[in-house]
Amino acid sequence: MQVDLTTESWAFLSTKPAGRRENRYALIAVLVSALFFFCAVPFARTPLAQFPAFIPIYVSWLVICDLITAALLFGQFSVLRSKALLIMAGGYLFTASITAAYAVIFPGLFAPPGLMGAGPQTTSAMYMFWHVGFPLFIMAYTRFQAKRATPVLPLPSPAARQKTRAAILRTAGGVLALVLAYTVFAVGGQAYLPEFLNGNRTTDLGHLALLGVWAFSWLALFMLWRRKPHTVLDVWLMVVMCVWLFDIALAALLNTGRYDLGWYVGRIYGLLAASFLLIVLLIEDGKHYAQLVQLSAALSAANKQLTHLSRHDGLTELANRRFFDEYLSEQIAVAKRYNRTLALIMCDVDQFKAYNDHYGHQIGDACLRQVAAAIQSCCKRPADKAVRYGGEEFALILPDTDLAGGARIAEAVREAVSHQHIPHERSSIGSHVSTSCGVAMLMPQADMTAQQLIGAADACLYQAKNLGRNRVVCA
Ligand SMILES: Nc1nc2c(ncn2[C@@H]2O[C@H](COP(=O)(O)OP(=O)(O)OP(=O)(O)O)[C@@H](O)[C@H]2O)c(=O)[nH]1
Repeated sequence: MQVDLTTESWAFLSTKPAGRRENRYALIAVLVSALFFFCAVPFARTPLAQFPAFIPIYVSWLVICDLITAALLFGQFSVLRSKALLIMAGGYLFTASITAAYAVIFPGLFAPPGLMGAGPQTTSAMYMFWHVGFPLFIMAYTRFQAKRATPVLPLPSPAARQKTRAAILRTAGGVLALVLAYTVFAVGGQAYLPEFLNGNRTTDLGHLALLGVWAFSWLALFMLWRRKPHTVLDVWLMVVMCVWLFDIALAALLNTGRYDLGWYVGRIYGLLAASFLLIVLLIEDGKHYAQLVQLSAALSAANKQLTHLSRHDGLTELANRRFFDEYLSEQIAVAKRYNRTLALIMCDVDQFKAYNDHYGHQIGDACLRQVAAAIQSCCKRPADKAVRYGGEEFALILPDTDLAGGARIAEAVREAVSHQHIPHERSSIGSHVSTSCGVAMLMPQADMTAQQLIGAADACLYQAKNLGRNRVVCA
């Protein structure tokens, strides 16, 4: 079995081509961000007070957003099994974990100089690695995006699911090990790190290194742009990279250092960059969930209809032979279990071949519908079932009914049909359509089978025909 992911409702961000609507929303997001960026640039060097709560809020927000984004992307990878998605999920896990490490060593957050004996240059080195690492993941993503997952996917086998899980674990493990190794290096090797920060101010060397980091992010954005046609994920990653560039420009290039306006606003841009893709992914998830609910309702309605169709006759709307077989066996078992009787009536339209030949097949069909309605009107109890047994032959299953009761119902059927006064010019019995009925009864102690009961009712019907039709014969 295969799943078609090309349909609009099931398309994922990474499989759906970006349409006009997505491009427009993305452009608005970039333009609004650019507007605020240019408004903030002239004031980027304005010193502001140091808000102790800012960094904890900032890193918690980043870590939570990036972890959720990574989890959602890993989830999409497990469905689509595209390497590009795995890389991007790894990228978001990377930013989440390096942000957490950045928080641990940030001076004054957990300990005055930062935990684990971090020095003054450690956070800068972490910041650079973080801001080089993420664009690197983007670049790798654009490379693998060329090999897109086929939109029609086979449902995964247990072995394929195992492979997918292993790939996720390998990626997550690799990313966490990389961040841990770099953190240990940045803390342990601080004596060898160049001076990026002097107090709270960025040094010239720091600015130069940050310029390189910024250029690297431009390259990642360019590679994303070059990859065409764009999927919706490509477009939102481009928005993320634009906002990311505004973040570095304000918080690292155009300002003086920590705790000035550029530093604060740049970090708010960082939060926006982390939130954009997450919001889009959550909206997509909501749409898929709604689609799933609708699909499940449609499926159960279709199932009900299929069950109805498989058990009913299309011409007369009575139950069909399949239902008859099941219901009769079931009711015979019930009758035997509770020591009750059951009556079966077999009923046949008299000289229907002549009717058909004279009036034509369509009028014949209409006649059968009328006869079926008359027969159905004689079923008074909920357990009584009228069935089209085949052709112009009908049957009535009457649980908990003895032979006398069955004979009464059969007589009612015969009368109901004749009271419909359906003209039958070729009948040798009368001027209207009539029926003959045979009635048999199941004696619970007699150990009778369904076939024997049908045979007995059929024999009576045959007898009714032989006796001149338009009558009821009981076994
Ligand atoms: N119009 C129509 N005719 C059907 C349908 N099913 C069976 N028939 C016709 O019913 C007729 C049954 O003919 P016979 O079995 O010879 O029985 P009969 O003419 O009713 O004769 P007796 O039963 O002996 O009274 C045939 O002509 C079938 O083609 C149906 O769904 N629609």
